[in-house]
Amino acid sequence: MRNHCPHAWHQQQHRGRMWAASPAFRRRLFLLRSLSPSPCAALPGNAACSSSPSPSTSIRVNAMSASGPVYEADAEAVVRRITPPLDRARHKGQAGKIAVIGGCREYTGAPYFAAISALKVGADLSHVFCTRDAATVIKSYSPELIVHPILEESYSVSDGERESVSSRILTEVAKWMERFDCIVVGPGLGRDSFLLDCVSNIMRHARQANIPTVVDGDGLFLITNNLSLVEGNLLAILTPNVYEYKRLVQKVLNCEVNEENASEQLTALCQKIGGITIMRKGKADIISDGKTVTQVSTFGSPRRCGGQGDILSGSVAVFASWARHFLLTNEYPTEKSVNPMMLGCIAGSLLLRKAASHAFEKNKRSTVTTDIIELLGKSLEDICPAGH
Ligand SMILES: NC(=O)C1=CN([C@@H]2O[C@H](COP(=O)(O)OP(=O)(O)OC[C@H]3O[C@@H](n4cnc5c(N)ncnc54)[C@H](OP(=O)(O)O)[C@@H]3O)[C@@H](O)[C@H]2O)[C@@H](O)CC1
Ligand SMILES: Nc1ncnc2c1ncn2[C@@H]1O[C@H](COP(=O)(O)OP(=O)(O)OP(=O)(O)O)[C@@H](O)[C@H]1O
Ligand SMILES: [Mg+2]
Repeated sequence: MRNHCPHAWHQQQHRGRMWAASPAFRRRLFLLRSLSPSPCAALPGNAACSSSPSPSTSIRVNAMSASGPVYEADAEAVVRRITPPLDRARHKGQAGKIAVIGGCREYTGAPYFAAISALKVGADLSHVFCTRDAATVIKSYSPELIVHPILEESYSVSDGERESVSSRILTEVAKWMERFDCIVVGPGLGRDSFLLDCVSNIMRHARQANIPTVVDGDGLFLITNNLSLVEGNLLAILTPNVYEYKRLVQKVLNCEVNEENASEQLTALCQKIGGITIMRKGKADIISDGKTVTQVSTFGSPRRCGGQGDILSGSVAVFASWARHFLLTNEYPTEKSVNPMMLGCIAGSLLLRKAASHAFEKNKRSTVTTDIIELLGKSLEDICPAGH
């Protein structure tokens, strides 16, 4: 998925009024509105709210919202806009190929939740790269997933074998990498040092290949101790929970989490790691790329069963690749306007929350993660009907 017209934006900027009135501009404006504060009056000079905006002033909306209160994203509009139509002409794979790097002896649920959620949201193919112990278990949960039992933990590799095993693992994953629209690193990965070294190599490879990467769970443990893995990678998304965020803030900003200045602190964190996108999960999911900050606070469920973050990471992976594809095929210069990684976070957060809400309505106290996964489809259908 490449932008075939890298200079389109500069050309468009000189088209003046014609451009401002064009459908392409209106689409872009629509997306900016989706990210922009509401109500509009709260931002004087907010180009996204004026009647005859220009492209350059629209971009300022992002910068202006980087400090001060956090505004709610128009998440439904984002979901509607970036979700691709179900087109009979499309072939298998065009709606997305996702890979989850995770799954070890202790954790088989988390990678399954992330990978199956990617399929339920609408990806065509979902892979899991995990350890041998985890693979059979994950396969037995679902025949839909393509499971690669290639990762190794220290206990199964002697010191002398480490180098060759490590390079074999990278070769195996590299064979597939170019095909993926997004990878999710971390759900149920565990913290074995040899395994994490191998996953570091995979992350470097993904970065070289320009593959968007969602980092969650133990992936966050890995990058918190090795920030260069994501530093400056504009295609990286971190999805920390309360505890993971605390560790990141302590390590990167060398201070404690400050709830009073949550948006400024998150913005500073993103900037310090080179403009990557971070979604800080919690009562509201706060999302920033160091320039813009927005939030999704639609009520989900009062049940806090484990695994909801895994659903989120798989869903964000799909939406981020859809958003990227949408912006590229509409010739939006992603580096200058709307950040597809942020759109992916906004959409994923809303969908998880809607599904959690439906699941709770139905199952009340017994709501578990698989109940929520079953309702991802209905939740997307409510916002964006599939048609016939
Ligand atoms: N079914 C499966 O296979 C699942 C597997 N999973 C996988 O497990 C792996 C580890 O992930 P993780 O999130 O459990 O580890 P980590 O960040 O160390 O947190 C544990 C520590 O943080 C604390 N803590 C947590 N939340 C907090 C809060 N809100 N506010 C305050 N404290 C909080 C908590 O404290 P405690 O309550 O236990 O005292 C504890 O000390 C990872 O691979 C993940 O993907 C999960 O995805 C779930 C489903
Ligand atoms: N206090 C809360 N109130 C409402 N929703 C919440 C709250 N905390 C988290 N969530 C929702 O649950 C989702 C998952 O966040 P959570 O903090 O549970 O992630 P996690 O700890 O990584 O989950 P997992 O158990 O999968 O590892 C978030 O997107 C958020 O929407
Ligand atoms: Mg988690």
